[in-house]
Amino acid sequence: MTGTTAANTGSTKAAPLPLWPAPYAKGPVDATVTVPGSKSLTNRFLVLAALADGPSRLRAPLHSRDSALMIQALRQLGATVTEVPGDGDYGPDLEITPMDPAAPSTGTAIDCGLAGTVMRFVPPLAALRKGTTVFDGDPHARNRPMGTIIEALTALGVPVAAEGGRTPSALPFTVNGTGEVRGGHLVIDASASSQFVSALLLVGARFTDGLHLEHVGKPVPSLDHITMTVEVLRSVGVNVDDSVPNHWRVSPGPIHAFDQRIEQDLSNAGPFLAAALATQGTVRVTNWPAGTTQVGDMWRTILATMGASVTVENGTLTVTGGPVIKGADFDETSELAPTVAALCALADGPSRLTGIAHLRGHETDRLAALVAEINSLGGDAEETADGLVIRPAALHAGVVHSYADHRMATAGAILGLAVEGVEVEDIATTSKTMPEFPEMWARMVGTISSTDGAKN
Ligand SMILES: O=C(O)C1=C[C@@H](OP(=O)(O)O)[C@@H](O)[C@H](O)C1
Ligand SMILES: C=C(OP(=O)(O)O)C(=O)O
Repeated sequence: MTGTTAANTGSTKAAPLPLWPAPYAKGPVDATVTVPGSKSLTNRFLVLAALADGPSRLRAPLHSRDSALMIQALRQLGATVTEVPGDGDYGPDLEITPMDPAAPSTGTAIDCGLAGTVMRFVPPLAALRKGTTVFDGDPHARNRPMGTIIEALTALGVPVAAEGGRTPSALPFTVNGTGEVRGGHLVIDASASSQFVSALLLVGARFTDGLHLEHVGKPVPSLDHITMTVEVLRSVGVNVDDSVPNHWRVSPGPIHAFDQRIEQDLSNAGPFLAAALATQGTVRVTNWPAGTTQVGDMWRTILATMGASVTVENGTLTVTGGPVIKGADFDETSELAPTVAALCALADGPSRLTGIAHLRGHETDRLAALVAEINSLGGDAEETADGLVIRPAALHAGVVHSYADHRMATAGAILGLAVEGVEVEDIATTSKTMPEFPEMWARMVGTISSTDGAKN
């Protein structure tokens, strides 16, 4: 498990983490980037492969800490996951044979790391197996919202206990799998994370009576991620009715084995595209999907609103930064928000980000972390009830802490492109979803022509 800063855990002083001198751009970047596979798609298809009616193959999947944790968890639950040669630059493909729910297990201990997809998607799988499965993760994982999954499993007749038999509200806990879940109508409050809905929909077809999931409470965030879950389920033959808002009906039935190519991670394309704005340069991302459920497709509108020219031609997205970054208002940017906030801190006018209160339950409290780190560089950022206000200010050199959060680290890298002397703490934390980040970033900055001259 990786280290976290004291700010993350509220604990006593942690060992100092290495500082990475963020490359400063002395001119415009001019780069073409190919990003690794989508975390959200890889981990959804891995879960479905473990439940499928035969062996499946994932082509060009993500290889990162979050996918490795998912693979390890599925193996512990009895699935077989084997790396086989891939056909491109994305590393090995994966072949998966499903888990056997009938095979009992006792005391399997699953490490969720800091991966929301593992801590939310895997406990319902453990519920389908007979036996006990213990879940824990990184220190900060214990602060992430989990109560809804625990209550949902309990309501489904699957006991979940903490040490000493207490009822838990967070990690760590033990799922006492029954080997069979009846399902039916289940009411949850998914206002803290869309992953609660996705987690239950992914397994719903394997419940005896299927699942009618109903959300009651404040709005569910990150709805694009639920649309992704529904589309992925339909692609493997599961019948899902999402025609009524806040209700999802999954019919019981088989999950068909599949052979699936994973789209690249459009959220992780974000920091590279942001570099075009931060340096008034051009960044192209190849293989941009013509249609996708990934929230990262929003980059096309977000970056255009901030003054960039954005085109998609022959599957390549090209972003060219304008003379200034325009401040703007954005609602519900979900996991894109840290990258957007970094650009807002470099903008020439004020920006307001709304609809992201739930970011307080992400890898760290992202609203507090973004305000602290932008302001420590001389910026002017303020937390609101459901987001951030960021006003223009001259930034200076300093350290950006990453709080074990890959998107805080990449936000620091964006700031460092435009502000000389920025150091990012623990850049290796980008391995959560993109271990190649430091190398890819250096390659992108390396495209700056030596004749571009110094920026003002
Ligand atoms: O299901 C998914 O793959 C995700 C859903 C979202 O979670 P929240 O709804 O908690 O924001 C998103 O932020 C996260 O990065 C990935
Ligand atoms: C919120 C995120 O991750 P997780 O899947 O751990 O929730 C994220 O990647 O921005």
